[in-house]
Amino acid sequence: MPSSFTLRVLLRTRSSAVMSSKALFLARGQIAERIRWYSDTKSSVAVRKEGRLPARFDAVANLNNYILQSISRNLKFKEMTEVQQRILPFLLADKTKGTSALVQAKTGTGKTVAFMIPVIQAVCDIFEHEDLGRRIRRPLALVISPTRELAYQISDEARKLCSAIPPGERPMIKAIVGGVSRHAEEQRVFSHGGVDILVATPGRLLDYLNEDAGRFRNVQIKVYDEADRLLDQGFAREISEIRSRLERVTEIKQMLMFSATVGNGVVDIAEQELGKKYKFIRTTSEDDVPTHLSVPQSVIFVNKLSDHFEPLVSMLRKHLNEALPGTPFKAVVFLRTGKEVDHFHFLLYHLLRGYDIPIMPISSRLSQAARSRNLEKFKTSPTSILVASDVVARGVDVKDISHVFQVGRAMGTDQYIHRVGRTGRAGKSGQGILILSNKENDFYESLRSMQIKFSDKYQYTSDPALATEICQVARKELEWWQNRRREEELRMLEEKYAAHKQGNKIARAAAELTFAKDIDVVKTIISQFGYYRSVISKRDLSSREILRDIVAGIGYLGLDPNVKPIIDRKTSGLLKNKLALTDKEVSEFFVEEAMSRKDKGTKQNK
Ligand SMILES: Nc1ncnc2c1ncn2[C@@H]1O[C@H](COP(=O)(O)OP(=O)(O)OP(=O)(O)O)[C@@H](O)[C@H]1O
Repeated sequence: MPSSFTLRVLLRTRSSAVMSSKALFLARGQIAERIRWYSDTKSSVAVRKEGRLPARFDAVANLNNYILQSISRNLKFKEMTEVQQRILPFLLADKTKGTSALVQAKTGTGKTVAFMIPVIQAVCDIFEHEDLGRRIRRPLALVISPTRELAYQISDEARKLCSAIPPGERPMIKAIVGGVSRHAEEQRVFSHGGVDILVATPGRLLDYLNEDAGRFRNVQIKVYDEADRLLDQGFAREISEIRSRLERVTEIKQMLMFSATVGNGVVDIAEQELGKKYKFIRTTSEDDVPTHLSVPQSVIFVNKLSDHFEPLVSMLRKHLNEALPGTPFKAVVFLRTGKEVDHFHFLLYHLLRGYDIPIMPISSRLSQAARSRNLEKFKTSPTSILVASDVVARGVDVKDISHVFQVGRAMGTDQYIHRVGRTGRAGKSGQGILILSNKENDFYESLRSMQIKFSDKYQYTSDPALATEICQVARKELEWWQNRRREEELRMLEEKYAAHKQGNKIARAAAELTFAKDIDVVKTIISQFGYYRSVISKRDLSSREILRDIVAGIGYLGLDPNVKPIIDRKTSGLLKNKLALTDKEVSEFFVEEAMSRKDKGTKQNK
């Protein structure tokens, strides 16, 4: 049976005689690599396997000498990777230069260089016909990436590819991403020397386009890295708005889309942007294993979803104990949400303390500065653990990651492939470990149906000592979070009421009170009287005034200031004694609770 992809190719073919036998042969996956060539009209399709491809960069026609120097001297790449062999000679050849392309190749195989070289070369070609000194440098090429970390990484790699180009002729490559100050970014990108190749995350790019689309009128090339992610529902609105804004000001001449995962659905959506004439290159066959064979993968099952953590700690300890000097243990632990990242990071930090290794969290709950700092620390520490959400699941290239742990099912099988792909990059080896609950067996089955092979599969047996240890740390975490939350709320309230005439201290006092309800509010006032006394003496306020402010503060904090708190007789007595208030003064601020029947009875009996 031909696969659905082959079927679509067949349907598009007017003359099935041209290719049917060959297409079916290819669909059976007997050839590890192939190229599908979409010629001028989509209805006529030719499939062909190319002969020997050049392995060295200097064998590629029309490649700028300075780029070659950057590759050999600075990046020190000796030969092209497979995807580079497929794409570079084609996109730089005289006849096919500027063609749009959709490219699928496994994770960690050098796709960034494969799309950046044609982009840089095209920009250098444009420079040849322009007086750069006279032109205000506005983007000629746009590279869009789904995450900030990846956008920074692409721009760094692109700058390395340009490092040997003389400064006067060198394309300016800059990145714009969310989570950093807009004003400073705008100055850096659009003012200081301008920009030729702009790497951007979708949201931030759209901000700039909405503000001043005219800045983008020179854009001729558009690249989507992690194209399937950009074209999926999560980014659909932003990507389509970006496209329509750009269409109003410029004509995109070349569109490049790259990813390790390109499903059939993606091909259909991608074609809306790629137009009629494009080349689709896959360096893997449909029957090929989608993850790297250099990454053995295992799966551990636990009984319940909440049991995920114990095997993770046990495995991490085992690997850390076994790590040999000179063979660093660098692991990423992938979790589903930012909240889980915080939780697991806290627990791992305490449970792996004895190993004295850096353990960093990374998720969208952190500021961009903290994200960049943590990723940098992970990169530069030979032995370290990164506890991560999917913000680093795709594209992020950290040398020598030895292990990828995935806790629970990923957002989809494609996401599993990208996460595993953080290890075993550029020909290195690595290991993938998936921890699933028995209820998540369907996820395991869908991975297996995609030819993903698991060399090891077993059911985890709980270790009571470790389970107790985890419980203790979890309790500590709960306390820590409660304190932190309380502190955070107090800080926010202080900020909010800083303008209140009695300043921060009263606001804090009032804020403290909101943690107690009704009668407890008053008890808190009394129990903390010492604290207020210092406020009183400093501000020379009477107890009465401070009490009024506190009650007013309660009003400011969202409670109705006209509704007086109810207090019992005992509290009312305390108020009178400790704060030296009269009955009238107390009733000005509080309603004394009506006597209970029991009290009444006691009184009558007396
Ligand atoms: N020709 C080459 N020779 C040696 N190393 C290379 C070559 N090309 C790229 N690399 C290196 O390989 C690593 C992986 O490259 P890159 O990040 O581009 O992979 P990718 O295919 O985009 O992966 P992903 O699908 O995860 O985004 C990088 O460290 C890169 O510098």
